[in-house]
Order: sequence, then structure tokens, then C-alpha cells
Amino acid sequence: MASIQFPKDFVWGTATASYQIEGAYNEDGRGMSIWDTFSRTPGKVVNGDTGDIACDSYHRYEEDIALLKNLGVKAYRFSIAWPRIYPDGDGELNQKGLDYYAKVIDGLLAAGIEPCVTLYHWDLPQALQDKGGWDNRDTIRAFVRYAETAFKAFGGKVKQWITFNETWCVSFLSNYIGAHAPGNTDLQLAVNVAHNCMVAHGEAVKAFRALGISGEIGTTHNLYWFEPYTTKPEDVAAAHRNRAYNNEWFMDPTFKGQYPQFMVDWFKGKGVEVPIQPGDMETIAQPIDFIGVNFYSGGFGRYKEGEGLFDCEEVQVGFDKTFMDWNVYAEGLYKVLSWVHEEYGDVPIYITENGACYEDELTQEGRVHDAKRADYFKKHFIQCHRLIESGVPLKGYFAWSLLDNFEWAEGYVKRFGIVYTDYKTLKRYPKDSYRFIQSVIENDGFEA
Ligand SMILES: N#[N+]C[C@@H]1[C@@H](O)[C@H](O)[C@@H](O)[C@@H]2O[C@H]12
Repeated sequence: MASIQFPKDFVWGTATASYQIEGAYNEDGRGMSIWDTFSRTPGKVVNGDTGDIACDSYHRYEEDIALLKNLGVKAYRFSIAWPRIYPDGDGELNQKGLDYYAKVIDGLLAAGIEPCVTLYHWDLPQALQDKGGWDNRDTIRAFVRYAETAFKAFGGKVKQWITFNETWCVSFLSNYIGAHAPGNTDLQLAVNVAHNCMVAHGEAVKAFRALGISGEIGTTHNLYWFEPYTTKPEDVAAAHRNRAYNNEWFMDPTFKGQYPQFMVDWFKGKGVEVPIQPGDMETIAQPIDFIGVNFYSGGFGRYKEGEGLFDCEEVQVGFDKTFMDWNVYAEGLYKVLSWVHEEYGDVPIYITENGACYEDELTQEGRVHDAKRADYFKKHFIQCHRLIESGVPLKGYFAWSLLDNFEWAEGYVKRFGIVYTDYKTLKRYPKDSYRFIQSVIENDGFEA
């Protein structure tokens, strides 16, 4: 009996995303996305890498499904590329796009693996960006049309739907910080995008309900656990603003139908207002069946006037770091999901992403001894077990990622996979972390 024992019905999975693994960027009618444009823009992606080929999963999805089956997962989270379904984002349907995902879904089901589909994992059709992208409210209508097409095509086979992946990244990272596509640096624009994406989420949930599609629907937010370095009121307030930027700004509208007022006031002080239209907040707060949480890291901060967007500076307290220079703060997972449960009630939670980037080396024998990554997973699994034992409705965990893949602005330098991708040969090599997770799944736990 393992000392860390998970419920038999705990859903173990892994996660990927279309632009990061598929390649085949111009095959079978796929249209251009904002990431095709962004990755072709000099200086935006390390080494000028693009997702043109990536892991070539478009052609190798059967290999990937075999890896998933061998791993023993119950579910696989992947995203549908909107530009494969509607190459111009709206307009004419591309049947070959639907046909491809039908093959993936049928292959997963034949392997006894539940498909968990993310509708939007950042690859907005470029043609919609040319008309303002998520700053244009008509993109909401186009998204719902695309979502309805997916629901009708795969409803019944797909039992778990995620509307958006990490709306904070879609909005602030991509339109204020500017590190991701389309690379804008405008705070009002980012707030507009965040709001419109959440309205689009709510409208898609309404469409899902109206169609009477079986299964569950939710959304995924990337939550960050950031604590005050001291109990000084100014440090507590500064750390809370920095945490709420990722957390409450998205979770409060989703579950409470309102933005956190202290953050609305803070943004107002920066000359930024939320473009709420009548009915928007009710739409955003459509009841959902689960919340997906992507968790990677956390930290500590204190007040520093003029520092960043929230007068808050991070304090280094000695955490181990990953190759992304992110703190390894496994207890932050326990704290943030305990907060979700306390703040938003008994909504079922899935960790839809968790994982770590480390420098990996493929040996002559085709092995990757990624002990640090296996240890990262072990530390976070222990916190998952703590959460379940403490009554938090944690239902499943998806490791990021099945494969090393296109790591957005970091290109292919940064590896998060539990399977090593040789980008020259496109061969896949399960890492030691894959074998660790395989054992955890097989034994419903492990010796801590
Ligand atoms: N960076 N990083 C790794 C990982 C990224 O590859 C995913 O696409 C995102 O959902 C989320 O940011 C996390």
C-alpha cells in the first residue's frame, strides 16, 4: 500500500496544445493564426523558432496516443486549432479540420482514453486579429460559432470541454506585457481582451447548454500563489494586488459575476476602465461544471512604490528554480487550491496543467534522466494528496506536457515534456519522469 494513495477514480492525464505540437501549419486548409504571424516576426521567438513543424503530431498523433496508452492515463487534454476549423476564423467551414480531430478523438476513445478538449489555446485566426482580435466584440460571436461547430461535431464523444486556456496570458501577457502574440503593450487593451474573452467563455457555455450536449464544460485559469514577505499592511496589500492580477481578476467574474473592486479601483487609478456592457457579468458567471487550474509556481513580495503594475517587488527567499527561473513552490499549489475552495465553494477542480522545465539530455541509450522533473511532480503530487485529504474537490491532474514542444516565445529551447522530442528526427523518448508518473498511475500512488 503506497503511503500516498489516490482515489481510484482520480483522473490522471497529460496536456498539450495545438500550435505547440501539431505542425502542418499550412496543411489541409488550415488558416494562419496569430502565432504563425508572431513567430515569423524577427525577435519575438528564441532562435526564430516557429510551430511550422513542432512535434509533427498532426501526422504522428497515433504515436502520441500509443504513448498515452502506455503511460496509463485516463484522459488527454489537447486543443482544437480554430484556424483548422474556420481558416478565416468565421466564414467557410474547413471539413478537413473537423476530420483530423475526429481521427484523434476516435483514436483516443479506442485506446480507452477520454478526450478533454480546449477550444482556445491561443491560436486565434489571423484574419480575426486583422479585424481587432479579442478587442473587437464581434470575435465573441465568431468564437461561439466555432465552439458550436465543435460541440455538434464531437459532442457525445468529448465529455470534457474547456472554453479558454489561461485568459490572463491571452490578455495581459499578450496585450500588456507583450511577450506573446499578438505582442501589444497597452493596459486598457489587455483589460478589454480579458473581459471579452470571459464574455466569450460565458456565451460558449450558454451555447453548450442550449444544444443539450452531454458532458461537462469549464474553463482554465492560471493561478499563481504570491504571499506577502512580511505582515506589514503595505506588503500584504501589494502582494494581494499582484496575486489578484492572475487570480481574482478572472475567478471573481467567473464565479461571483463581479470584478474585485479593489483591483477595479487600482486600474481606474491607472486610467483604465473595464468595458462592461449590460448583461456581460451574468454571461461570464454562467454556471460551469468544473474549474481548470494551471499551476506552476508562486513566491513572496513586498511593497515598493513604483515597482511594476502594483507597487510590488518579488523577494527571493531561496526557492529552487526551474530552467524557466520559476520558483519550485509545491506548497503554493496546496495554498492556492485551498483558497479556491474557500473562496468559490465546492466547484470540482482539475489541475489542467502542472509541470516543470529543465535542461534535458538524451543519452546514447535513448534515456533522459530528468530526476529534477520527477521530483517536481512528486512534490506536487504530495500536495494534491493533501488537498484531497483536506476535502478540496480535486478530481484530476494533467501533467504539462506529454511532449517537449514549442514553448511559445521560448521556442524549442525550453523543454516541459515527460517525453523527449528529438526535433531533428521527431522521434519520441519517454523520460524518467514519464516512468515515474506511469508507476504512480499504475499503483494509484507512491511511497513519499
Ligand atoms: N510556460 N509554460 C508552460 C505552459 C505552456 O506551454 C502552456 O501552453 C500554457 O498553457 C501554460 O504556460 C504554461
